[in-house]
Amino acid sequence: MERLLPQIQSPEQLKALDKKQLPQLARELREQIVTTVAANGGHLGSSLGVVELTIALHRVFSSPADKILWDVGHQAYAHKLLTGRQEQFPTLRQWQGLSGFPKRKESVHDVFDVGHSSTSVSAALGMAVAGDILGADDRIVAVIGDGSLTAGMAFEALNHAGHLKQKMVVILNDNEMSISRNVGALSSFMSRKMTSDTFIRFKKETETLLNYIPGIGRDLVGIAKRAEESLKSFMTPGMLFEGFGFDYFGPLDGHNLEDLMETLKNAAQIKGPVLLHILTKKGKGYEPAEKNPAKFHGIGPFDPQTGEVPAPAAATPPSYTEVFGRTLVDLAATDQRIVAITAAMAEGTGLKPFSQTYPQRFYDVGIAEQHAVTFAAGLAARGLRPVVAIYSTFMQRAFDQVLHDVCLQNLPVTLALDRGGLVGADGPTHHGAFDLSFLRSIPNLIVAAPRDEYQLQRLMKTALSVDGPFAYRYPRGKGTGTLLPEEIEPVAIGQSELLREGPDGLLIAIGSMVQQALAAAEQLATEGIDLGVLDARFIKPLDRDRMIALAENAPFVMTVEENVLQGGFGSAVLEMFSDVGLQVPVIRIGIPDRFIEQGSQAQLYDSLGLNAEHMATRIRKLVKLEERHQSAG
Ligand SMILES: Cc1ncc(C[n+]2csc(CCOP(=O)(O)OP(=O)(O)O)c2C)c(N)n1
Ligand SMILES: CC(=O)[C@@H](O)[C@H](O)COP(=O)(O)O
Ligand SMILES: [Mg+2]
Repeated sequence: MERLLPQIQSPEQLKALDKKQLPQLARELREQIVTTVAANGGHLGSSLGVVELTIALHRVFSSPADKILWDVGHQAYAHKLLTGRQEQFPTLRQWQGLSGFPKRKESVHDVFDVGHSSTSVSAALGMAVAGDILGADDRIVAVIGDGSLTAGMAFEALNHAGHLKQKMVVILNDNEMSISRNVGALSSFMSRKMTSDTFIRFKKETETLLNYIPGIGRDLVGIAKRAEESLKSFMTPGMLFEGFGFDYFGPLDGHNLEDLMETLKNAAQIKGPVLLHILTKKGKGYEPAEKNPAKFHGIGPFDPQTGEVPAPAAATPPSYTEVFGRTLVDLAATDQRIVAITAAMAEGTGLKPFSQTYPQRFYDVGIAEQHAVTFAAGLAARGLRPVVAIYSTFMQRAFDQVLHDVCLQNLPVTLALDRGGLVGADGPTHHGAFDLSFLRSIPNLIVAAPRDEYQLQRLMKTALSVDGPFAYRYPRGKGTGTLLPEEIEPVAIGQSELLREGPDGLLIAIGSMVQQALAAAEQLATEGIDLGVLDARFIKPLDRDRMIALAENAPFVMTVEENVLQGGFGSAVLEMFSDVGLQVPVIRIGIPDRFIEQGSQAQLYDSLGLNAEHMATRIRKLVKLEERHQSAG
């Protein structure tokens, strides 16, 4: 049979297909998505789940004049394939390849850059309002998942759109899944289907209640209670959205193309805000992903025939995430005050074992980073020791909660920031490049970063012993394979560790970059350049006296961090030297003042000079310059 997908290079060509050809196109889209994600890794289940929706949207609406906004954007692979990007699709998520998320600079069909969740309704509303102001005759559609709907920002936008009575279409893609099973009262409410059972019960109970009415003196409280319960079971998701001022359609089978197209056509005619609620299956059409949607939410390369991920080499060290998760379980065994919190990332943050060992002390709050932090503040205010594990990039959302609700009151909340630094293929939306800068600006907060897994354990234990807020950040990926002793020794607050002594220059590094600095120093030692290497361990407070003493005798200081240079660790060191009037040449190595694209972590480090080889090259030049100065003098 002739393949259809290669013939569709634009939404216009999709519109020209016969309706009967669409199921075949859906199959081909799924095959292409599975093949590419199996090779490159990526977000599989969500994209497979919206194949029919994507076809229907591009048949009914006219992108790019009409604007389609994808929430998070991890489900937009079929959209990319139908909007002229088939040729580049094999480069998905690779260095200089197609982004895994919608990107305005990639295509006119990608109308809003995204990667963090729950922004689609706000952005769509802005675009719809702008369209009115500009007199544009276009239609705006936001597609948001049930997981992303749990974030406050989505409700802020619904509230505003309903108030404005703004013409726009919001599609709620309900697969009852976030990364893992969706959680929360809203999710339970949404999944309550209007079954015929509900109707029958409602009818029966109403009749019974009516029978009671002539008999004055019966149990009125009981009657009222039963009436309320009947009403509650009669409440539907539609009522919720209608309460927000939206016209509600659904729930609708999101894999039924005919129904989808018909309903979308009708929805597009309505003058005010419309919410179309569709039910889909995450991973649809690829059995391993249907069976295990959490595993196939975001996955590395795998065998497309079996869905199996290649086993890691036997000697592969555990990831920082795994060490964090396991250590928290151990620490919680002897400290009943420990409570763990995740914002819809139990797997990603390594908290799954904790949730299984201590279900009563574990909270998945949904995609609600701001709430997670203030919830932790509440727990801490009553004497508990909450540990909030959030990816560095998503913690950006909760800056004010960290500042206002935790640090202002000096509450003992531990902030565990996973994915600190460059994360790789997810790219600029997800790099944890800013945390050291924004956290170090907050009073009372201790900020640290470990150089290896054992140092992470030490910081974890230390954080729980401090009577105030404490943040540590650690990178994505494997640890160094360092030995993890039985007994974890805490660290003195603000204490650095001198790993190497040498008169020719001083490297002060933090977190993941300590290993690179050490490797550079060791390489240079073989060439007769003898450097000191200090693991700062803390960004705040800095180990002031030791750093000053070492720097006073060094021909130069090089600071190294996997964080933006603006306001980061190197800046902190410079400020301190300046405050005491210490004059020493300081070279800062870190992430430059621009958004960093996707690629493997190794490619990114290399491109930014954040590895031992590049550091060694810079130091060689510096030392030669220094020698030239000396001989000239
Ligand atoms: C602010 C923020 N927090 C967390 C995430 C991580 N994340 C990406 S997708 C996802 C689940 C989204 O669920 P849903 O919107 O229902 O989409 P589905 O994957 O089910 O299609 C989460 C938690 C994120 N991208 N942004
Ligand atoms: C889309 C999204 O935000 C998450 O799925 C994220 O991509 C997970 O990243 P990790 O693969 O680092 O857990
Ligand atoms: Mg979902």
